[in-house]
Amino acid sequence: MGKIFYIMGKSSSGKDTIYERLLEDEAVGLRPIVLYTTRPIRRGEQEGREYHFVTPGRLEEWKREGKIIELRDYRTVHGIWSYFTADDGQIDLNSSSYLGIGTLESYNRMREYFGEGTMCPIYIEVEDGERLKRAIKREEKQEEPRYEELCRRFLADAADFSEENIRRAGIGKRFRNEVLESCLEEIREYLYELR
Ligand SMILES: Nc1ncnc2c1ncn2[C@@H]1O[C@H](COP(=O)(O)OP(=O)(O)OP(=O)(O)O)[C@@H](O)[C@H]1O
Repeated sequence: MGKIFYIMGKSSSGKDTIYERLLEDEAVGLRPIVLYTTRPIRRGEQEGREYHFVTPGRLEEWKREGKIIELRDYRTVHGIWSYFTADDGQIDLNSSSYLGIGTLESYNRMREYFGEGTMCPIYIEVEDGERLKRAIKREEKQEEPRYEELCRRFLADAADFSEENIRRAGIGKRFRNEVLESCLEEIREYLYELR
């Protein structure tokens, strides 16, 4: 049976960067779980790569059809943005292992849905000051930088990823993303151990 490796961490800890690097590595051999979101697409993002970008109407339709595995709503300064995993037929554990990105909350839901033995957490950490600098640098490159939203998320992360919540999700191992290449190497070792 395949496994689902699930990347988590606070905003700007490097989840997307690590996700992309692991996926493009053929020796790692993981398939993507592409999440859905109702937030607007950012510059440099591509439909179906970082996320599937859908309208709130589409989300409501899938809710009615019972296709939502896990869903998180964020009350942002631009309205509610939803991120969710949909049972859209993309996950077949008989033939593949997968790589996904999410929150502690969505990880817990995925564990309930797919079972404890299937889910393998990859928790990424970066020192807060460094993480904030990376977040600002990334935001500056946007056509319309959303600094208020950046601050809101930074503060919300402190509560969402409290030590208590990390412990409750059963996460022991953590990967520090100071130097990207070393962090990736450590994750690769962990992947080979568990597969
Ligand atoms: N080890 C690293 N050293 C320096 N910069 C990094 C490192 N890892 C990632 N970055 C940069 O930090 C920024 C945030 O990374 P990324 O977008 O991957 O984070 P994220 O966790 O996916 O964030 P979010 O949850 O907010 O989408 C990006 O501009 C990325 O290029």
